[in-house]
Amino acid sequence: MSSEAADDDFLLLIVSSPSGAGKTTLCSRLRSEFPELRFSVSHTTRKPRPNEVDGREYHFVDTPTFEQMVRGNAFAEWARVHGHLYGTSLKEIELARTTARGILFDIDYQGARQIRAALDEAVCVFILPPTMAELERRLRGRGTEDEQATLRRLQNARGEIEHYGFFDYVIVNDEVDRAYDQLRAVVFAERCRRRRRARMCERLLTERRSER
Ligand SMILES: Nc1ncnc2c1ncn2[C@@H]1O[C@H](COP(=O)(O)OP(=O)(O)OP(=O)(O)O)[C@@H](O)[C@H]1O
Ligand SMILES: Nc1nc2c(ncn2[C@@H]2O[C@H](COP(=O)(O)O)[C@@H](O)[C@H]2O)c(=O)[nH]1
Repeated sequence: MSSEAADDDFLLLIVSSPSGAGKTTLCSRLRSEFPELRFSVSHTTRKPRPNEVDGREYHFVDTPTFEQMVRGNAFAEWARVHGHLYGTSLKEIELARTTARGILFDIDYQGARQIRAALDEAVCVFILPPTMAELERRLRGRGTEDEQATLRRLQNARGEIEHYGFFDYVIVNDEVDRAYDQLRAVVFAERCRRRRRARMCERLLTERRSER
C-alpha cells in the first residue's frame, strides 16, 4: 500500500463508532451525496443479515478463506471485532484509486489505526451516540443481533469510545440530519486541504500570460 502513489486529490475517509451509534446510516447518506467516494466493501466472517447482499454490504467468507487471505497478505488491515473477523482488502483500495476520487471506510478503531499507520493522509471520523442508553435503544431497536451478540456489542462500546483521542473529528449523532450536516462538512473541508490543492496551485503558477 503506497501513499506516494496517491493522487493529492484522493480522499481516504474512515468512519468508526461503537456498534449502533449510526455510522452505517450516516455513511449511506454520504454514499448517495458523494458517489465519487467509493465505499470499501470489507470481508467478514460474520453471517449476513436478512437485508444484506454478498458483495454489496460485505464479502461474506468463511474463517479458513479469511485466514488464507491474511496469510497471503491480501488485507490492508484486519481485526477481530465483536467475535468475528473483518478486513479491508488491498484490492478495494486499489480499485478506488483507479475508479474514484476517494474511498469511504466503515471500519472499527483497530482498522482505522492500521490504515492511518500505512496511509498518513487518511481522515478519521468517530461517531458517538448522545448517551449510552440511547446506544442500547438503537441497537435493540435495529433488531439484527440476538441477545448475546447485543450484550457483547454494548459491553465493547466503552472500550471503543476510549479511543476517541485517535480521531480527527468526533460527531455526536443525536439528531440524524444535524449529524449528517457535520459529516458532509468534514468532506467539504477536507477537499480544501492545501495538499489536495497543490496541483491546482502549480497549474496556476505555470499559466502563461497569453492564457489569461
Ligand atoms: N440519529 C439517530 N436517531 C435515532 N436512531 C438512529 C439515529 N441514527 C441511526 N439510528 C438508528 O439506529 C440503529 C443503528 O444505526 P446503524 O445501523 O447506522 O449503526 P452502526 O453504527 O452502523 O452499527 P454497527 O456498527 O453495528 O453496524 C438503526 O436502526 C438506525 O436506523
Ligand atoms: N477493522 C475492521 N472493522 C470493520 C470492517 N468492516 C466492518 N468493520 C466494523 O465491524 C463492526 C461491526 O460491523 P457489523 O456490520 O457487524 O455491525 C463495526 O464497527 C464496523 O465498522 C473492516 O474491514 N475492518
